[in-house]
Amino acid sequence: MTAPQTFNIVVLPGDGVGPEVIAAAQGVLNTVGDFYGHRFTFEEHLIGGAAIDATGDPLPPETTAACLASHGVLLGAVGGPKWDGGPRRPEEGLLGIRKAMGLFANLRPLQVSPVLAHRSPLKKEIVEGVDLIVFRELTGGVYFGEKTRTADRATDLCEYTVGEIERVTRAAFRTALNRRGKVTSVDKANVMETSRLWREVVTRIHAEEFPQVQLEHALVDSMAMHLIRRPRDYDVILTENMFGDILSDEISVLGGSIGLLPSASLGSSGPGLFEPIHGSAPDIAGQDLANPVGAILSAALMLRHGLGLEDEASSIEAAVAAVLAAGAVTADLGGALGTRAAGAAIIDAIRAIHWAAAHRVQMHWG
Ligand SMILES: NC(=O)c1ccc[n+]([C@@H]2O[C@H](COP(=O)([O-])OP(=O)(O)OC[C@H]3O[C@@H](n4cnc5c(N)ncnc54)[C@H](O)[C@@H]3O)[C@@H](O)[C@H]2O)c1
Ligand SMILES: CC(C)[C@H](C(=O)O)[C@@H](O)C(=O)O
Ligand SMILES: [Mg+2]
Repeated sequence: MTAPQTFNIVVLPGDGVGPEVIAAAQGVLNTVGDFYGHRFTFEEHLIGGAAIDATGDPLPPETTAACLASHGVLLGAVGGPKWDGGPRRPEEGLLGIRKAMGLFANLRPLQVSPVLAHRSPLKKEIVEGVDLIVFRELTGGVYFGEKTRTADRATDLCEYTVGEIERVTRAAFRTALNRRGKVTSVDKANVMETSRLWREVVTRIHAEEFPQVQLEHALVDSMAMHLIRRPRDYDVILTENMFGDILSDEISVLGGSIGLLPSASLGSSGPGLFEPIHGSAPDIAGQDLANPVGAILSAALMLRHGLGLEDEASSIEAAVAAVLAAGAVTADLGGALGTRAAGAAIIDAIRAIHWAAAHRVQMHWG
């Protein structure tokens, strides 16, 4: 257990369901802090549509400065129809903060327990036991290439440098060494020049630095199919920015809901940014319907990858697993709980797990 510390966390609730799920994650962090003696101070800043409304800028300079000076950043979501067609887009704020913080590796893990397999729209025997992690390159590719627009023509440049590919590739291989030792690199090398460079670099880094890891290459179109047909075959999935965005939403279906998936965005130094993979969900925003688990598990990833608090992170994950097993879930998973009640159930589970540990009692859930 780590000695008690104080951590300055920047929270960027953003838009739509963002503030709802971030409130739940803050409640969980406060509870974990109480048990382990840590203090989390939360400094709230504007991003996305909320920032456009208040300042005209989706990423005000104060937000960037606060994030860079923090121990970690917890983000809800940005975007929504309110800002469609406007002069500034909320998503610019998200892309801007990722770039400004140098967050080139976006980790999106998914484990499908028997309980989640039961709730998945896919067959239980296909998804039960899935344990994979997507390494999505986050600050390059078509997202950040030059864009042009005339009345009858638009372009988005897709660009990657060797250095950009190397750093995320190394991060993925290092993670594979501590898992099942397999990396699947996903590209579109039959069509795209950036993908051919991607494949060459990944192949070289593998041969020179990580020959003990099993490497396979896959084309993104058939990979989208394999992920639904035989997802248990995959361990670490390494891919570029846009393919990773699309495949990770697809993968979320294996576990039953996009509301479950967390992510960690990391650079080579400095604080990380932690956010659920889902968006602002305008269709359910403001109704206490959003699943807070993705945001709460993102807080756990912040404790593990950002603050070095492994026991504390594991205690959140154990509580989430217990609550899912007990069926205390939101409507997206077929349950009756609202966002606040689902967050409160996870807080209760953390308390129960600590009480049981203190009294050496075995807990039985479900
Ligand atoms: N990281 C981010 O901030 C982020 C990510 C994705 C999309 N967006 C933005 O969000 C807006 C809406 O995008 P979208 O509708 O394509 O994707 P979305 O992820 O917001 O929603 C897709 C579907 O999943 C559901 N959903 C999402 N999160 C949920 C949760 N926590 N619990 C239960 N159900 C949930 C929604 O209700 C919706 O039906 C867009 O403006 C988009 O740019 C932001
Ligand atoms: C909102 C959008 C810019 C963002 C992305 O494409 O990276 C989102 O879809 C995500 O997955 O975080
Ligand atoms: Mg996305």
